Amino acid sequence: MAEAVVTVDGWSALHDTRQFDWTSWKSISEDERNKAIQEFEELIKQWETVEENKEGSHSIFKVVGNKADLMFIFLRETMDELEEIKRAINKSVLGDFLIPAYSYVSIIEMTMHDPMKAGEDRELSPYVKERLRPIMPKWEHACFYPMARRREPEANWFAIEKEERTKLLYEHGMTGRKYAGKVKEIITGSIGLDEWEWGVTLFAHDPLQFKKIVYEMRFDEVTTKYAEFGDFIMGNYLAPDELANYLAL
Ligand code: VOV
Repeated sequence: MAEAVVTVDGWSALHDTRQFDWTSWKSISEDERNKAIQEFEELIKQWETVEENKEGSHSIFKVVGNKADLMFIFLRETMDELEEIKRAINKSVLGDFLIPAYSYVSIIEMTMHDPMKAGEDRELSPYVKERLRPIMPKWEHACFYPMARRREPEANWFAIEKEERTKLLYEHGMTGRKYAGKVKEIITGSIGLDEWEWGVTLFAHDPLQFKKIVYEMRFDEVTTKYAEFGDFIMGNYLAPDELANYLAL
């Protein structure tokens, strides 16, 4: 009988996308806008302190398509902290203009038996610790989408043997390794937390690499046979000192 693979789990993740209410933003005075920006910059400074202390990580992206205007990604030790962050954003003056569009809640996960490093105790490895509590790279672009594994009678991921899943994920990992230095990934598990089963967050200097890796992986058996994809959301990194410029009219 197929058995579950034990996972090691790290920081909790919140992907929070917002539409920006430009119409209302234009209707307030420049002074009010400046105050709102300054207040939000203070909030960002608090998140930066958390990141410097390696107690969490955050990044903000300018969304390219019309699914949202901004995508915030937060990684924290607890779900309480993630909820507090959301509340702090909503209570801020700028929060009045940040209309919720979509969110995704998940927890960073790795499977215990790394197909690529079989035999090692992954929990002790500093590499694994860093992957479970990663500081997000401040690369120019990010792409997020949720995924699930298929459960059709002829292709049921949850019914096949563990060894087969290990083999398929090993092949997947080999494809991923070709993109070392070009694409960084954070895999979060969302079973029991959100609608899909995994969240995939990719970072790249060149967005073309998202298209290349996702296309190449479509030919890996684990994807061809067992993957279902949700909506993709792509954004360009917004550095904290760019916020005022982004909001300038
Ligand atoms: C940047 C490249 C890259 C690399 C190196 C990489 C490697 C690995 C390894 C070694 C492992 C398995 C063990 C573990 O550590 O958990 C995974 C796991 C996973 N991946 Fe991946 N992946 C990448 C990239 C990468 C992409 C681009 C995608 C989405 C496209 C696709 O078509 O799926 C993806 C998906 C996943 C998922 C959904 C899981 C969880 C699967 C599950 O069913 O449990 N992933 N991934």
